[in-house]
Amino acid sequence: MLCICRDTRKHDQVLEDSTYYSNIQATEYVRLRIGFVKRLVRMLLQMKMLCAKTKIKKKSMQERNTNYLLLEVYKKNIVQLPFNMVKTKKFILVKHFVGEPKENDFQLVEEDLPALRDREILCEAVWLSVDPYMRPFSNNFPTGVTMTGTQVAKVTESCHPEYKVGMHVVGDFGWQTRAVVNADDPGASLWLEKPYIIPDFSGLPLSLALGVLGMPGNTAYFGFLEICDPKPGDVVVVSGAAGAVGSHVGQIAQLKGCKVIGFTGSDEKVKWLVDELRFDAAFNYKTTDVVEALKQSTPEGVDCYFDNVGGALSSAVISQMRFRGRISVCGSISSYNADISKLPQAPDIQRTVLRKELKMEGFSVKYWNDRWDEGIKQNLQWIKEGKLVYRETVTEGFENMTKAFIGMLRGENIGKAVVKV
Ligand SMILES: NC(=O)C1=CN([C@@H]2O[C@H](COP(=O)(O)OP(=O)(O)OC[C@H]3O[C@@H](n4cnc5c(N)ncnc54)[C@H](OP(=O)(O)O)[C@@H]3O)[C@@H](O)[C@H]2O)C=CC1
Ligand SMILES: C/C=C/C(C)=O
Repeated sequence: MLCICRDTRKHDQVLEDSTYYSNIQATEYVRLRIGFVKRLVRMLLQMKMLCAKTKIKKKSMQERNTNYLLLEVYKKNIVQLPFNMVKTKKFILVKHFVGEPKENDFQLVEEDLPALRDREILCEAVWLSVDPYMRPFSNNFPTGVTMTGTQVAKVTESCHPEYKVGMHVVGDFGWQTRAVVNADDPGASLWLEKPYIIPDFSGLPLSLALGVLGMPGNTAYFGFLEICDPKPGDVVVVSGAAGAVGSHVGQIAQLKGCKVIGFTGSDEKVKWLVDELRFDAAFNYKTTDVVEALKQSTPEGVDCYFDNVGGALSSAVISQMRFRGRISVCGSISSYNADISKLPQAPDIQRTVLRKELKMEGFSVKYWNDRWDEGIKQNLQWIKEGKLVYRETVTEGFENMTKAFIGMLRGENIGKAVVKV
């Protein structure tokens, strides 16, 4: 068992613990000792600084000046020490969103991280995700907290036997570059019980753990197959069709022998869906008469609707459903910026649902957390076989998290929106 800790107390405790100690390799032991010495030096400098401060208060003007100078030297030394405390950059949610999220709803701050305690790991963000759920979910948190979100991170220190230094994990560590995380805390993962150790992706990029080989991929896999229960020949309509989940659902539907129609928000996205993903048809819902487009492209009616957006587009699709059709309610992004204090309205939909005996089921991907690996494995297999194509929209730089998030909500992404730290 390997444990590298920055906390002196923990370090001594670990060394006394024979199960840990017996397995600590010599190099790691030396690293622990070096860490201990570094902390001692730091403490010594801090004590000297304190002495200098006290003397300034007591001595003559000349001695005071000397001590002021000394103080500056100590301060400078501490700042320049290579073993300073580990820092993180993070985005704080300073205002709850009203309508579309804005840059000034966030504040970028820098903070020192505490030393590790038992069961904790230090994680360094490599890729961060921006997802639609962040818009509605963040209103449930108080302001002043780190903005919620998952990331692919490298474990750089560990006091947890299951999480080794060098591993990559997916966790809900928020919008920050580094995090000290108790890996047993259920809050460390939004969808699973603990941070997910990324399996072998056969050389594919680790960012996929936030997309096609992660939560959105599993949303498509389980949310479509389990709720829509597609049969060969079924007509499937997908809204939000060029996004992370939608583009994946459309391809699974094709693999199951269905006819696939997509709705999305730009001509460029329509072209991608038809030319590269081989959708049977796709439409720009912003410039097309959706009711007419459905009549033309699905004269036989719709068997399965994978709904990512809700609103008027969904009213049109549901009206076109066939008897005993299935609707998987995955998301309703068209209303995420709406005023949530108003009671949601369900004006006419029941009449159609009743008359056509439709099944309409909402879900959270978390429901299938006990089958998580099944989804990841199947999606990986499909990618390797060339049956599943993915695309990412990458924003460079942690400082651009807010731009990536706002841009994704506006539809600037094709496929999964991610941020490279
Ligand atoms: N139930 C669950 O467990 C999960 C649900 N979801 C939901 O799935 C949906 C898709 O998520 P994801 O694939 O990650 O995100 P996407 O990659 O699809 O990105 C969001 C997209 O939403 C579209 N959009 C934005 N505003 C509107 C609008 N007013 N009307 C229609 N479309 C709009 C934009 O594309 P365009 O250019 O086409 O407008 C934008 O690119 C979301 O609703 C999300 O909340 C996601 C994961 C899990
Ligand atoms: C679990 C994710 C939910 C939404 C609404 O995106």
